[in-house]
Amino acid sequence: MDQFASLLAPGSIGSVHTEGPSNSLHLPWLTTSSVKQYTLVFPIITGENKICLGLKKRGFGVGRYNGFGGKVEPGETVLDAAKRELLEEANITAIKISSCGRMYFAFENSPVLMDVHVYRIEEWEQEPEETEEMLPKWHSTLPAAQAESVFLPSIPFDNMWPDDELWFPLFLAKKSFVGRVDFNKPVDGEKNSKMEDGPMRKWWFAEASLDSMKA
Ligand SMILES: Nc1nc2c([nH]c(=O)n2[C@H]2C[C@H](O)[C@@H](COP(=O)(O)OP(=O)(O)OP(=O)(O)O)O2)c(=O)[nH]1
Repeated sequence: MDQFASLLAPGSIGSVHTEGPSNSLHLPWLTTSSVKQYTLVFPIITGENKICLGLKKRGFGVGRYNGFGGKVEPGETVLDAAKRELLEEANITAIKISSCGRMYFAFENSPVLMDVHVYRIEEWEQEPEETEEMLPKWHSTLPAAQAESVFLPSIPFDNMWPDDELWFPLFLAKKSFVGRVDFNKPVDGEKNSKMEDGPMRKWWFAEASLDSMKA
């Protein structure tokens, strides 16, 4: 057990929504020796069932659609980092932003546990636009068949981080959530072996109040 043992156990925070995969539940969680704070922000227009996702153009997670975010810099609050990354990556200024999730990611080939603060933003200034890091694109939060009728693509889970499909139902239902995903090393020769992450080793997600968690 490492110093983040309290974050390892499914059910330690909130009631477990999902955990798996069933054939790996016996495996230990990866050991990490430090924790780093990150932000992740999703612009949403609830009344129109629309979410803005950005195609990452470079660096970690390149080629995948995601929210907008990155590392919290020294001396910065997490909320300020969330707003700064949103401006840097999508060129929008947050007006109404709320915390909605907390996720921990560990990688077999890294000693760092990523502590990701997830936000939804429902009001902002300017329209999302392409930046050096991200290409924003609107998607429908409706299932594919209904999304077609509003002329928007549905959420492209096949082109996102593989865990997103597991916690998006909680996120879209406006439930606050906490979870953890451990990734194995990339398998040599695998299509995505240029990514830092390999297949998901094990995970859990819970619906949980974020008030009980320290920043
Ligand atoms: N949706 C989703 N996002 C993830 C997962 N894993 C993961 O790191 N992220 C997010 C958290 C951060 O917002 C982002 C990684 O931050 P980053 O490396 O791009 O940070 P940065 O912009 O400060 O980095 P840099 O390129 O400027 O050096 O990816 C995941 O499994 N699902």
